[in-house]
Amino acid sequence: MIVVLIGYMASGKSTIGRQLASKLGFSFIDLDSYIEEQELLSISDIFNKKGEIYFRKKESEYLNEIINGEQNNIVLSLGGGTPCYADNIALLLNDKSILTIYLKVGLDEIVNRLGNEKYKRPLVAHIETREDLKDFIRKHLFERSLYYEQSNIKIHTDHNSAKEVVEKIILQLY
Ligand SMILES: Nc1ncnc2c1ncn2[C@@H]1O[C@H](COP(=O)(O)OP(=O)(O)O)[C@@H](O)[C@H]1O
Ligand SMILES: O=C(O)C1=C[C@@H](OP(=O)(O)O)[C@@H](O)[C@H](O)C1
Ligand SMILES: [Mg+2]
Repeated sequence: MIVVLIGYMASGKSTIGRQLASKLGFSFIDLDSYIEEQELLSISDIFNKKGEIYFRKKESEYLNEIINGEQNNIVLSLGGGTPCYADNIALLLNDKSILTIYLKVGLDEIVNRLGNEKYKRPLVAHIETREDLKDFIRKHLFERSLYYEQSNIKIHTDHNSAKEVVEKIILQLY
């Protein structure tokens, strides 16, 4: 079984994925970290040096590689854009051994979290004011929700710590 965490930037996919894998006794793969290891570049450097189109191509190739690989019992945390490009969402939804989980976070909470960690994320690193950041995220989240909402399970995470979110997911699994 592969449990796949989906959601907007800063929704907690990487943090919660690691904790969930440890609780379930599964392996943990963070797709962004996997890409960085394979490409020997940080995500920001891939965007800046090779461009977003190159990143999206590699993101889809490595997603396929992980899903079609030998390894079983994985928690896989995607990047925020992964389900929205190529045929990635169809790939995930058509595979019966994959369970997709959408970590839902409200606009204000995303703005708060991303405001502190913009530099890590090339799509928002250049946005200067909190107002502009909020406007960007409002529109971007609206467009992307169409993909995220197709997930098998949706978890509201706004008022929960990462640990509580892990517990909520486990309750849905058993
Ligand atoms: N449930 C939560 N409550 C508060 N902060 C959280 C929660 N989950 C994650 N965070 C924080 O939000 C930031 C982004 O988390 P991260 O796991 O990198 O998200 P993603 O991988 O979805 O971009 C981190 O600073 C993390 O500690
Ligand atoms: O939303 C996106 O398109 C992206 C999200 C990032 O991952 P996180 O969602 O883990 O920040 C990373 O894949 C890249 O910066 C692009
Ligand atoms: Mg992440």
